[in-house]
Amino acid sequence: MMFCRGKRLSLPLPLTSRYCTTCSDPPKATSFDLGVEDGFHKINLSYPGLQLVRRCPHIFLVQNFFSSTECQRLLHKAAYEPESMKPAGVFTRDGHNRLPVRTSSQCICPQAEVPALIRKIVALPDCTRRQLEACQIIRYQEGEFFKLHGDYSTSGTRSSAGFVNSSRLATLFVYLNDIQQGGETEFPNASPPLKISPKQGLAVLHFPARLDRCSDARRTRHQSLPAIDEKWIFATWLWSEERSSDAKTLHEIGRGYTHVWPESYDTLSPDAALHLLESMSGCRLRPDVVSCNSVLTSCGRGFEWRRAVQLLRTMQTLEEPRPDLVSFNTALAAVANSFGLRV
Ligand SMILES: O=C(O)CCC(=O)C(=O)O
Ligand SMILES: [Fe+2]
Repeated sequence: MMFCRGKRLSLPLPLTSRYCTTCSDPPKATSFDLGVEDGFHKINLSYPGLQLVRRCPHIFLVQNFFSSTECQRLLHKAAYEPESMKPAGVFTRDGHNRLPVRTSSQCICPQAEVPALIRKIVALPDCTRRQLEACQIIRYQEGEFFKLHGDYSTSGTRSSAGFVNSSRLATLFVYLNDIQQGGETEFPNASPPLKISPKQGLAVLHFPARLDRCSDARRTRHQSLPAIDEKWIFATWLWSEERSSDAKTLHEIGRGYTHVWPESYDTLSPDAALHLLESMSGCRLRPDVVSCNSVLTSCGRGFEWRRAVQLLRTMQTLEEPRPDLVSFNTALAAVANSFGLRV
């Protein structure tokens, strides 16, 4: 198979089927150009600490991709709003998990709230922020799992993640805590099979599809084995085309997936952001707290503190979306920014 004949990569791969996280001399990716050679998304091979642990299919690790402080902050964030953790899976109307493929819970982590992490992420697969699917913080409690699956997904003209005519090309997840037992990520079809023990800050990158959007599901199929210790990860997926932030397109996609929007907030003027918020309502898309917080941020950047405070007041009078801690902090920062103060 052409993909496996990458002869230019000279460094050895680990001989054991289980990757040794204490290995003192891990293999490093060198001049092998994944994108050009194999038709997969190109990545930044000079990324500090990048290790190629499997060639067939390509699986990369980066130790300490997130610092322990960054991991702690994400864990704290999820713990602070436990009600935002939603069970993963496909549910029937009566709340039963129709396809018990996964039993974890997750919450969305808006890009706007983790700008430093997003900068790190886009530097690794060398992509734009808008190619990233909404980031998730995922929790596996004891016994929870994610059965064997491929991450390949193609939107056609509609995608719940906000992408139009796009496909997932890469998956990046980062373990947020150290695990003593259970919860390993397993790639049974990798050659040789790979089992990764979660380690705080360790990033795992793989490629569920080629640039021509053909799935590589057979080789990249993977699973999270049942957790024994509680396991937390941060995950995002790279798509071939940027996601849409256009209200009309979002309307066509349907069902108020407003978390797809915030990535564009910092490039929008307060006028444009408020206009987008209004047009969402016009399209019967219900803005959520993340959309509103994004507009508050735009107002702050545009020194429009009055509009920020007005929006916050409006949110306080609504049943939905209720302002959260981020709303208040963002409005406060908007006022401070307008007067040249620091909060
Ligand atoms: O939790 C893991 O180890 C894998 C997660 C995963 O496969 C996914 O979120 O798509
Ligand atoms: Fe996956």
